[in-house]
Amino acid sequence: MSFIKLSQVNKRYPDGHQVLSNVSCEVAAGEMVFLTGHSGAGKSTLLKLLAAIERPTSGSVLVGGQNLAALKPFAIPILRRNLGLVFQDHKLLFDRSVFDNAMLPLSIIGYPPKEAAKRVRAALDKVGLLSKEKALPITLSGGEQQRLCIARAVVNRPSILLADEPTGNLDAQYAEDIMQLFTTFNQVGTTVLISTHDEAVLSRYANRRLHLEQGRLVA
Ligand SMILES: Nc1ncnc2c1ncn2[C@@H]1O[C@H](COP(=O)(O)OP(=O)(O)OP(=O)(O)O)[C@@H](O)[C@H]1O
Repeated sequence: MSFIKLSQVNKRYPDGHQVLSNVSCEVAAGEMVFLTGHSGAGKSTLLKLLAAIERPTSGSVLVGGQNLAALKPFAIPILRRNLGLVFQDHKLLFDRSVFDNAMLPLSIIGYPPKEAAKRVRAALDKVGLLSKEKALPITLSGGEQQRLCIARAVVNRPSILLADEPTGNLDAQYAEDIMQLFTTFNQVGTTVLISTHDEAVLSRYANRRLHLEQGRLVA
């Protein structure tokens, strides 16, 4: 049940700012879709609604069959186990190694340590960071930190991956590597929603786009 469905979603922040207006859309299970739009169009806000970081003012937000508008606080961690989040404020733990950072989602759910270590190494290998597992994040380049965030997001094999500008500030080669990674996850069945205004990425990938303009979805 890894589909996403928004119905007539409005989001107004407490300061009165109306950021999303009557947004309805669907992303099918197993699809990879881009979320595009100008700066301030509401892309991050939409992704935050899907991760239950923010709540809609009205409308329904279905993720994997659950309506997040009505989600009780205790259910949020259960929802997030199914989600891989690559957000801009990636919040790596700078006093912990690359390995420990990638392990975090599995530690939280009490995953058996031996099996967890295998998964962490597999994820680090996928993003090309296995040789740096003992390093501290501060010693990594921006692109490597971004790739570590992706390893951490996929280590618990989420059925839905949400990425907010994952290639922002990266050079073209890193950006391409990251897009290839998302494509690989999508090919094994993960539903992927990526917000981007990276023209280089958009010109190379023909995936469906959801385009926001001033908080409204336009075709
Ligand atoms: N917590 C908040 N309180 C009030 N306004 C907010 C809050 N978060 C975002 N906004 C406003 O909502 C609008 C949409 O922001 P959002 O971050 O969703 O846009 P975006 O399309 O992701 O932009 P960008 O591409 O620049 O990241 C902006 O005008 C922003 O200032």
